[in-house]
Amino acid sequence: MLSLRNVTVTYPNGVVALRPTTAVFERGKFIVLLGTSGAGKSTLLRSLNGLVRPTSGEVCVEGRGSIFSSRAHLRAHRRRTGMVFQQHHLIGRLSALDNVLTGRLAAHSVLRSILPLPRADRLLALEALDRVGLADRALDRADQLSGGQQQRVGIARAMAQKPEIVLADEPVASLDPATSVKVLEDLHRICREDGITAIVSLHQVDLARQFADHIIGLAQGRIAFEGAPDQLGSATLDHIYATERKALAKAA
Ligand SMILES: Nc1ncnc2c1ncn2[C@@H]1O[C@H](COP(=O)(O)OP(=O)(O)OP(=O)(O)O)[C@@H](O)[C@H]1O
Repeated sequence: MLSLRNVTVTYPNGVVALRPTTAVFERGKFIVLLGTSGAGKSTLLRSLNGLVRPTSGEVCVEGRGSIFSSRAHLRAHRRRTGMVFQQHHLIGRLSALDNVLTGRLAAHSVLRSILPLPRADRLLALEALDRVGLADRALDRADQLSGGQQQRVGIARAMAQKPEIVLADEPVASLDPATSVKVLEDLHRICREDGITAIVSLHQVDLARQFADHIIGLAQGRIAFEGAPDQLGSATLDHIYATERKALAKAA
């Protein structure tokens, strides 16, 4: 179980991205963060693996305490936490397999990772590609794959890390609706099968309803809703998306 305790984030330019936020992310659940652009979803996600350092408050793992208690602790937490990004962050000229193998680098010492990775790592990477239906494209260059396939490689790379937690920051924002569903189905199935806790930010309410065990709605750096998908009513959605509606109305 991962938790935020009274976490706030103020960026150096003075923007308050997260106001005092307390939340618990239950082990093995698929948790979706909803909210308009600028609501604080990325900031919250990134504070969960220390890519953003909270200005105050704690990020804790059950039985292990604060992820910031020491450098070694933070490194170990990051090894156990896979990330999936909106723009995949793949290296286009490398094969799908080599991109997935980069997910294994953190498991080795810096010195060891300069050498070719062991056969066991290659097998693990191939298995990760197989789980997203791309074993037959393993040797293709990443930039020759479609957007949906590239995002699957991104998922396979996170899975090759053998994570306990996966943080996915708008993983389907650049994909068409049908591909978005298929990519989320893969992510959801693998997390379920492996008991991985997934925390996924999305813009699409229908996808959140379809996949989430638990939804957290953010508005202006605060949690505006927390609950099961069937508790997310239209009044709550109005509240979460009020800022965006106001901005659209102003622009019209
Ligand atoms: N590195 C940064 N430095 C300064 N301000 C930032 C930084 N990153 C984000 N912000 C600001 O913090 C607020 C929250 O941003 P954040 O990216 O967390 O929101 P979001 O909900 O993920 O938005 P989006 O859906 O557009 O990605 C915004 O006002 C944003 O401009």
